[in-house]
Amino acid sequence: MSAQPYEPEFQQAYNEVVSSLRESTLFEKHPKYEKVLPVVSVPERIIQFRVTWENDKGEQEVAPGFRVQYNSAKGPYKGGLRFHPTVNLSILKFLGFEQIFKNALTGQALGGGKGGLCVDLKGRSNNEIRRICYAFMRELSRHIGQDTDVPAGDIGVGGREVGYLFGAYKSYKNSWEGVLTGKGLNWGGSLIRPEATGYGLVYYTQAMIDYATKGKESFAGKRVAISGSGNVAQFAALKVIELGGTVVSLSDSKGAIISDAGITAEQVQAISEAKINFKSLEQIIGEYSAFAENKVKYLAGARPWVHVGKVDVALPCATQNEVSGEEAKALVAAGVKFVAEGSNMGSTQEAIQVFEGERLSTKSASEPAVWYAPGKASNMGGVAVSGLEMAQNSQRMTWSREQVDQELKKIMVNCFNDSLETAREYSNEDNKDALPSLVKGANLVGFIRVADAMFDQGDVWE
Ligand SMILES: NC(=O)C1=CN([C@@H]2O[C@H](COP(=O)(O)OP(=O)(O)OC[C@H]3O[C@@H](n4cnc5c(N)ncnc54)[C@H](O)[C@@H]3O)[C@@H](O)[C@H]2O)C=CC1
Ligand SMILES: O=C(O)CCC(=O)C(=O)O
Repeated sequence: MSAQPYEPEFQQAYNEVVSSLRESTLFEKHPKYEKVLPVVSVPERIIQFRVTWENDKGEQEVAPGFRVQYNSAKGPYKGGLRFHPTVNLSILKFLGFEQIFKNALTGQALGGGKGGLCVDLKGRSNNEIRRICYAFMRELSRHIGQDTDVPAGDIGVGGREVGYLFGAYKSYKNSWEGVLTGKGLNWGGSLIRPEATGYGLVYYTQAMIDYATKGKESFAGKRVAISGSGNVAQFAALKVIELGGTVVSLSDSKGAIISDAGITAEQVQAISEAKINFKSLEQIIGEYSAFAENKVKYLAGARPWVHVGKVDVALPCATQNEVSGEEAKALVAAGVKFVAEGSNMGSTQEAIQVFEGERLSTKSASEPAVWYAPGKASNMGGVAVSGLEMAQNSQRMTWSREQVDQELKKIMVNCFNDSLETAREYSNEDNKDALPSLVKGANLVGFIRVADAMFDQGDVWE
């Protein structure tokens, strides 16, 4: 395994995949797959580079930039760029490793990669952000291309940053190509890409609810706890509201807002407008008229999970390891039945054990317990629509909103069904009343698809 002792996030992501495979019958039935593990765990290439720019005060700044080109067996490297002060190689390796299997779950021809810059964009001007993006792309442009590596956004990189990064690539390379996804609609972007991760998360969760309740229940009337208030959280919240659910929380790195009556679509819209200027939730609820009548409770320094009261669904949508074991127990005590991650590796290993333990404790098939979906399956809608954006760029075509949304739904439901069936096929669990493990199912499907491509291409051999 390629983890260094100081790479805890990568080690956690690797351990989750490996334990899923080992706790199934895969290696027993097909021993050849075990040989893939040490190979797939090592990135094909890691690029680390210096990024320097002049800030608004006229001072020189420098930060480390990265691109982890993890695996290209199934297609060009594909995955987002994160601009955040916590960015380091452990985090990007974990994200890149997850991305390999996530992208395989889309059913599209996409390899896996991830990159980023260790920088805090908060409080910086639009002009300085443009200079940072140009400085970052000065080096990255040498290593990417529409058939080599196609980055996109992640935390801290939204439509504005993708625009500057694209402009920089175009000017350095003198080439207009679909080298990034999440582009503006006016210049090669796909309809529904901004919405795709949040919408896809809700479509996936809808498939879970539908299956577990035999079509008797939906989001209508459900109380849904969401964390985060960025791209993924906003569109997940809007889709839940559209489907008749009540969104009882959102959060940012400073605190959480809780609303027993439900956060409204207007409030989500206000958050969306204010976030581009780096306003905190505390500032937004104090300043925006959408919060004047329909007030929310603000909890400084808190994550939502232990504060939400009774909930049916939990959708972590902020960042990694944002649900602890204790918080998972609190959610179970609050009645949660469905947990699906919008964030990558949103749950700690302890939290997953709590959710999976609950699933396995099911006493009868007619009363299923908690069901947990890992991010690599439930948040895969974003990269899936990025794949559709690449297809549209290649065709020089623009698909309609309805067409992309239908395709997204189909991809999410297929991913759910594939994980379910594969979890059953390789299950060695005794409790036949329990719902299949979506963690094991997603890891098995993603791993087998990538491993088969690696065997075919001679990356590993029997
Ligand atoms: N944007 C996309 O298409 C995809 C994003 N994701 C994942 O979804 C999560 C959210 O990403 P986006 O919404 O795109 O980013 P964003 O930058 O739009 O929003 C990030 C949100 O997380 C919160 N946050 C960041 N660090 C935090 C911390 N330490 N504690 C609490 N809250 C924190 C921020 O306040 C913000 O609300 C990340 O885990 C990302 O990797 C996963 C798949 C695709
Ligand atoms: O759209 C993409 O290429 C990447 C999205 C992403 O970074 C992710 O799925 O975590």
